[in-house]
Amino acid sequence: MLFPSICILRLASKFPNLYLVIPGIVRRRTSSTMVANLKFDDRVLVVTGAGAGLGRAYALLFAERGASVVVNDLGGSRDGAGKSSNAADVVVNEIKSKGGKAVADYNSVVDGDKIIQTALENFGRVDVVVNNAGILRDKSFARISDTDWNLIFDVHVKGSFKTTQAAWPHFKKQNFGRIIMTSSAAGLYGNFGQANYSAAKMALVGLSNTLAIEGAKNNIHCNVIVPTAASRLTEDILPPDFFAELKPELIAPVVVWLCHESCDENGSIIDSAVGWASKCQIVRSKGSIIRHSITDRVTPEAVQNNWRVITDMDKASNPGSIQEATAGLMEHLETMKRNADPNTPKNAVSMTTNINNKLIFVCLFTVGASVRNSDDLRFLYEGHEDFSPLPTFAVIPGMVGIMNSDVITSAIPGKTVELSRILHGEQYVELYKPIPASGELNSVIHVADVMDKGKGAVILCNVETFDERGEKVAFCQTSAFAVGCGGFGGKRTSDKSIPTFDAPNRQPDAVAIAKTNADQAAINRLSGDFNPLHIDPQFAAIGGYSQPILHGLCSLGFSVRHVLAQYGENDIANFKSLKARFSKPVTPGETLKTAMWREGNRVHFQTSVVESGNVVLSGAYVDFHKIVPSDIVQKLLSSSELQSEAIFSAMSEQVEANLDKVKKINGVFLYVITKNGKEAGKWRKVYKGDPESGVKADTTLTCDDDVMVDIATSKLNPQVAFMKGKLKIKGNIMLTQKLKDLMNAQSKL
Ligand SMILES: CCCCCCC[C@@H](O)CC(=O)SCCNC(=O)CCNC(=O)[C@H](O)C(C)(C)COP(=O)(O)OP(=O)(O)OC[C@H]1O[C@@H](n2cnc3c(N)ncnc32)[C@H](O)[C@@H]1OP(=O)(O)O
Repeated sequence: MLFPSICILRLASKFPNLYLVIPGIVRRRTSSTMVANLKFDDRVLVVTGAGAGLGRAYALLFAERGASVVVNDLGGSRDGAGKSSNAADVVVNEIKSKGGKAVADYNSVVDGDKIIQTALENFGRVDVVVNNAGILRDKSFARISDTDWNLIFDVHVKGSFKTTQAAWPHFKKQNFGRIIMTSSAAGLYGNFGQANYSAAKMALVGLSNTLAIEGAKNNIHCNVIVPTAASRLTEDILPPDFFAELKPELIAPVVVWLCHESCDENGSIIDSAVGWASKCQIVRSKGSIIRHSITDRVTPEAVQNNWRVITDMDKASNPGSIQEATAGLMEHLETMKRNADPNTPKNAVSMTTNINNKLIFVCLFTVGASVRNSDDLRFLYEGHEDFSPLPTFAVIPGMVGIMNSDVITSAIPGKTVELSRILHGEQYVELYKPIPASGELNSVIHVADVMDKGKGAVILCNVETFDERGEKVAFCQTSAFAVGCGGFGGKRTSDKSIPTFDAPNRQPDAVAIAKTNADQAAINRLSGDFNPLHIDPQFAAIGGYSQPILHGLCSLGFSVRHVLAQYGENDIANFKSLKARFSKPVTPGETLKTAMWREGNRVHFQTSVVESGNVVLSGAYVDFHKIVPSDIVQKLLSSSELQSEAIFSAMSEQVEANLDKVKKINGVFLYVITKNGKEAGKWRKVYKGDPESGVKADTTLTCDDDVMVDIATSKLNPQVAFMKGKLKIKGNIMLTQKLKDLMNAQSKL
């Protein structure tokens, strides 16, 4: 098998979302409190092996619900020997004595067509087949004879096949059929001394899986029951106390429900006993690719190296169909084809990072987050409702993986790149979902390309990071500039390199300034990048620096924090992606100035060192999903005093987007007051409704009044905080002078 992954059967109850509660079964009620609405009037049922145990319980319950029942039982012993009509007759009489309809059938299930014939001759149709007949011939594997094997397969597998196949054309013709196959825990999990029986019981699962698919278009459903019941097959196998509780009548209702016309379940395995039921599924681990490219062989060592990931069942899932099970293979092949590109060096490593508050705090402190800024609390206090790492945090797992492997040092064919020559060259980050604040992140790192820049070389590393559920959290492209490692005859450019974009040629729209700390690099090492370049003067000297330089990720973190605060409401959910080039080193203690230009949802930025004027981050940008705040403010500014429903509906969208949060625009908290100002700060006067209990998110409130927009005096203004609905203003919209002055001041920054 090319892409091994292990398959196991697992109780769906381990996966809460897959747990199946069978109505009326899990919660046992007395018949007096239950309405018996699952009827089988005019339905004809065949139950094989119905002379005792489970089969008898099925026959009795179906008959009670109105079905005409063929009670099949060969009347043999539990190992399949002998024959008698007695068992079936007893059950038929029992049904008839209660006013039900039943007929006995004494055929072997291997002659299943004769059993179906009995149904047709006596009742004129067949609607349900419950394949229940079974025998045991338990022996340890070495002692199983051909007869032991064949008899077991004849009764369980061939018998179910013959009986079901005889009913099949009738099911198709009438566009209705229900089939039950009987498996066993011994089949699903194995059991000592039951190799023949286990194999046959698992064969029935396979048979049911395919019948469910083939029958679906004709409303023919096939399900497997995995009963643990007291029967003559189990009486001397199970402990007596437990045996006494395993009443077949507690399982029969599950089978009855599965066979009812209103039950949609098809192709499922239902485990049931003692008044409990559960759905079982085949689950598969996420697996691991075990050859790098399509041109590589798979080696046993590669399998060994990846075994932990191959067998990691934490992210196991049920593929649901053969199409789903194989769909991923195409994706794996595509990855391998991409990796077969001769320009793609063959290097890939996996990295698991444990995320915890400590790591997040360290990373945030080192990019200048401070409790002095109340808005930064979300980054520094795990109890904050919006506690989250910064987007640049997504780079750390890949960075640590890169620094602790030979992925870069061996990336240039025929050369070993010294760590002292490696500089962080460029960084791209794209988030697919917010970075989790705790748990494991798994990153796959591979060298996407290498460029020869003459004096230096650029090594592109692509890093995909997944959360514990296997969902992709981030894609990062980290490029290393290997000083003095060029001139090996490689290409100069790469189509795999994610481009930088220069900032617009105009004054920046906003600027933020922050001084780094002399110990900034020393603290930043705690994030996991222990490159001596940032701490060891001698090591730094080898690289040609007069003193240790700051981590690239640290200066980038400062700037991204500034951009996020200025345009992204400090909310990581607004962030989409970023790119930056490290164009000159920063020395710890220097002051960083981040200049920002807004172009739609993109904010270009350029970072320079105030003391030297050096541009240290260039071609940089952050893409946001949506930048609402300053848009609205700009629109409000340009059209104040004018009737503008459109403007305000944009603003009310913002309210809606924020739902129950305080609305904050460009660092300013706004709220709406009525025109005359008398109701300042009182949303409740603006709309009709019940303000005290809040307004539901799906409520649209209409205000006929003119309104004035002002700066909220407190960010926890309760009147603003409980605003959850959408507000449509029909009147004039105006800005207070205070707000206008503030916005003018901001635009001049
Ligand atoms: C996989 C990733 C792993 C990363 C691990 C990182 C571990 C960390 O611990 C390390 C760090 O954090 S180091 C600190 C952060 N980085 C820096 O300080 C680097 C600053 N940049 C420089 O000094 C120069 O740009 C310098 C020295 C890089 C280049 O300057 P020059 O040699 O003067 O180059 P120049 O003549 O301007 O250009 C030559 C060609 O190279 C391209 N280029 C320039 N800077 C680049 C950069 N930063 N990244 C990528 N490519 C870059 C130029 O475009 C040019 O190519 P072309 O002629 O084809 O356009």
